Amino acid sequence: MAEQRLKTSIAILGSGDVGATLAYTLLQNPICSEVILVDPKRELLEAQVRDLGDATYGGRAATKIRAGTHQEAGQADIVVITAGAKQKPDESRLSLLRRNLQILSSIFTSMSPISPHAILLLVANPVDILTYFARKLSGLPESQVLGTGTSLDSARLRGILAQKAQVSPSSIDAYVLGEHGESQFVAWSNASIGSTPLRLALSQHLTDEFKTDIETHTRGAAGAIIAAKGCTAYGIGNVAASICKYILFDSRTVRPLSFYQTSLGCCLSMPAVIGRKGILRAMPIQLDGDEQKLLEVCAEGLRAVIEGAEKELKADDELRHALEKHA
Ligand SMILES: NC(=O)c1ccc[n+]([C@@H]2O[C@H](COP(=O)([O-])OP(=O)(O)OC[C@H]3O[C@@H](n4cnc5c(N)ncnc54)[C@H](O)[C@@H]3O)[C@@H](O)[C@H]2O)c1
Repeated sequence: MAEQRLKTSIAILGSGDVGATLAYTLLQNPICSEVILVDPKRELLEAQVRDLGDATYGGRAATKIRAGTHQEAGQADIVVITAGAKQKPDESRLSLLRRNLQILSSIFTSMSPISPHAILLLVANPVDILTYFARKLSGLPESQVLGTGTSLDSARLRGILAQKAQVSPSSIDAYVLGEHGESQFVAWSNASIGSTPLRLALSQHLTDEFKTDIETHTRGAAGAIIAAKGCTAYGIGNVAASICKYILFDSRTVRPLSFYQTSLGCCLSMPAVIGRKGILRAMPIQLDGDEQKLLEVCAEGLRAVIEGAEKELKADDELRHALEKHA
């Protein structure tokens, strides 16, 4: 029993490109006793576990990897959801969303009863919408359900600004906020290098054209990588592993994460303090007038998708019941 309490585990649902890369990152930078991979594709799952296991025999492996069931995953300290269907050619976003919601709903049914202490980290797309529905389907407190949101986009932003300013990315404080998708925006008014506002630190460069170029890059980076290699995995693997560390180490780090915004009626990314109990609190941010408008437009778009999905779900008895269970 004592040993049981000392164990820390991270369950990863989905052993595809993102799930396996996250598992590899967690094995290379150990923060928990065990990583449990879950996937209905048994052959793929076993192969991933064996391949990942081979990376742990070098002598410094503190973390074990194994295949598990949804039921076991539901008892983990952190449950990371990378499980999702890929978009078919010509498939609408709503139809993809419906398929991913069916997967999400079946995951919660299979994990039930989920540990009341579990922290859910959504990675699968559309991450803000799935985070919204995971809140409802899991029955967990709002603070324990979060999505990676724009943390990857923000990491890309830090990388570009660091190159431009010739400083370490860790000295850049700049966030992409809103949707992990088309309507995201950069909170330029709050960006700084060290304690110097970006408008002073990069005064020569900070033209509208420069900002638009950067926004286009952070918004489109994933599409370009997917077009060339079929997925993005390393960046998100690293970002998700860092978020797991902030949670397990109760580090109270501030990051832009997707979580429920009461005043906006949807999940989207805003700065939050993250620790052992998930989202500990929102970190207030003062946006300028234009950014505030962009945030509202972004929330409006997400609410419209949620409303569309909710209408569709009413026609699907199983999903409707799953959603009503914790209403
Ligand atoms: N949020 C981000 O910044 C970000 C970045 C990259 C990718 N993603 C998203 O992550 C998701 C995964 O991407 P990928 O490239 O790994 O896809 P993938 O198709 O390689 O892997 C998905 C895996 O999920 C599995 N799965 C399906 N149903 C399941 C269930 N009920 N339980 C457990 N596993 C199940 C599938 O069998 C598959 O192996 C996608 O939705 C992708 O868009 C998000």
